[in-house]
Amino acid sequence: MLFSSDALVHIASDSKASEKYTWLGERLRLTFKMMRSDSRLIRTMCHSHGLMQCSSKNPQVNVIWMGAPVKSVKMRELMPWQRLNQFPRSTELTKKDRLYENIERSKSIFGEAYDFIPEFYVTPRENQKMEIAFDRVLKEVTAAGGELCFPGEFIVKPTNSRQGKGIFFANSMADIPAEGPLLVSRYLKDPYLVNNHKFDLRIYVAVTSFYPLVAYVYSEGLARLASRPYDTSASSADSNEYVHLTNYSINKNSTSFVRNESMSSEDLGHKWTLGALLRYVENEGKDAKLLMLRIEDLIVKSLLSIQNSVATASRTTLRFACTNFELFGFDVLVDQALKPWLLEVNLSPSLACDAPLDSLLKTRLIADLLNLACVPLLDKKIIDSVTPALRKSMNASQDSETSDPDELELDPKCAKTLKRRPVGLKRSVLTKKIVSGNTSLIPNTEKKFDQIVRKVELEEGRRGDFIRVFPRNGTWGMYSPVMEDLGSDDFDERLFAEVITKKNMKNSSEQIATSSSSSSSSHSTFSSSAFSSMRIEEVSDLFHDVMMECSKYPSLADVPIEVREIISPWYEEASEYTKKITQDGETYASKLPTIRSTARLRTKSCAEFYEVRKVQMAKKKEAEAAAAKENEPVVLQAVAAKRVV
Ligand SMILES: Nc1ncnc2c1ncn2[C@@H]1O[C@H](COP(=O)(O)OP(=O)(O)OP(=O)(O)O)[C@@H](O)[C@H]1O
Repeated sequence: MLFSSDALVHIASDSKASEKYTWLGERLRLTFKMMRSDSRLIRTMCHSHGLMQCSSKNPQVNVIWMGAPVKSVKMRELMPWQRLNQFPRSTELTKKDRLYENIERSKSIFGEAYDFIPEFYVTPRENQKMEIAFDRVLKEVTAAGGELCFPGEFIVKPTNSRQGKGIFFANSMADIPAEGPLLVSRYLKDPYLVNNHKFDLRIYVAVTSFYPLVAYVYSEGLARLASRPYDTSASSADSNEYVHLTNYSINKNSTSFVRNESMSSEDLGHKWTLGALLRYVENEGKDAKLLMLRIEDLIVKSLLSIQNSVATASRTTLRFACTNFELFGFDVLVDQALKPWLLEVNLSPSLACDAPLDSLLKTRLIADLLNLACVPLLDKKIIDSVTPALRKSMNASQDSETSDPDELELDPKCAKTLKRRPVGLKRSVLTKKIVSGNTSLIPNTEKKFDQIVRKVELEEGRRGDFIRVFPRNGTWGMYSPVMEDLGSDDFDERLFAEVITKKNMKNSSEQIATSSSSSSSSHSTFSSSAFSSMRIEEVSDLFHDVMMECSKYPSLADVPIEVREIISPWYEEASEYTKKITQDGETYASKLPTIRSTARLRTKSCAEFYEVRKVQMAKKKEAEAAAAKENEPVVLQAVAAKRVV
């Protein structure tokens, strides 16, 4: 299935243009469901492509969108044609304390290559260590003749809260409450400023496989600016939160907050596009593309730090390859030296579209993400007829490692249904696999790997504005020294060989064939002349030094030639991040469209659920209105009394 943000332009009207996008989903009766999420964008995108919404209890569904962690028993039930926006144990990345602990663990194994999170402690279990840290910081500051930073040397966050809730600052143990868990991290007091305002970046990252790791960074993102100028002097009269926190959810309440209501400008107010921010950085004479390479590097390393956990969980939880994908929101703070620091990773990054820029960016993001997920085009009739055999096979494989496909009882209607050719799938493939029963229905590890290789190749043509950051030219050489050994499968190395080395070999033999005089490609993996004098491990060490030491290597020109040769193609690709997302003269919708009622396809149970909810909402509104009416005279009296005073 191919998703397009253009589909949203037509979904409000009952026109031929809207049918162009909806007919296929409707014909194949594709479905989606949303659990613990009510994202309007996801719903609009699916309805715009003719997908029918079904209730959260319905197991026969094509796309499942979860807004909270999914239990592993539910993941075990996934069918090969289903797509779920989550991997098992990805909370290792999205729970603040677990993220920091995982990266710290990698740092203890691989050293400074993982130096991109601020020093941190988790209360109450690290209270002792934290007390020592408070004393150390005080001594350091007084020895340097300075004063403790205002509003605090440490920033404290509840480990499971969001949107800046419950954040405060601390300078000593007395500031830390007994109840936890809290993440206490060193406050990065020298942020890079934009027009004297602090900002952080929201970078969208899609993962389509954890082992082997396949990760993409979206070329469009957001920069969120604090609504008041940055100031670390205690005399500042400004409210701390509007100066030191950059969350949109907090700053939108500030009287100084300026909304970007314009589509003509990407750098207006306190929410900019990533591209606008990078162009600002470039105008200041800094290397914004190298900054993006460093951000890509910290993203890859964060994912690698949890690869072992996710791979272990996936082995027992996921029966089929390619059923899962995930979108993460990485929050990154950039300091004066242009070093990016990872603050946190969001499990379900906000898809709210409350400004025109959000609508434009996020609709494209979700269309591209669903394209990466590669939702198969299978008729519901085929799914219904194949499901019993597959379920049986799944239950059988639970009892024994190798299921015997010959013992499978196939639905007698199955063969008949398969005569109808499903769109996008060759009949011969289905017949061979399911009707003849001579192939196991549950793929073994090797088959799963082959399927992943095929899907990664397919993703190349479907990635839209996503940039694949792992694997790509040079990544195996650079990252294998800082990757954990995940066993004898060697999937990461083999995937690299399949999709990068083979492609390079094919390209170079084509080049030789077409032009004998052509010079050797700078994109080739290890063909660089620089490697003759340096071992690949040494180049890798140097690469990680370049990624971490921003003052030492402020621009590409300062990067040693051995590393520069490897990262030059990545650097070129990073131009994608700096481009404008709007085009002069184009008009863009300022908000999401209202889906016309005939396109709001819902199963009966789902429609009933929404009916009940509508009544509940109406009742709630009535109750609120009644309560407001009751309070009205009191408020008016209070206002009147104030006026008199
Ligand atoms: N170590 C730090 N140094 C400097 N500023 C920080 C630090 N940690 C957090 N901040 C600031 O506080 C804000 C909120 O932090 P964080 O994103 O970790 O919290 P959150 O409540 O989970 O927010 P979100 O809504 O993104 O989930 C950040 O956007 C950043 O501006």
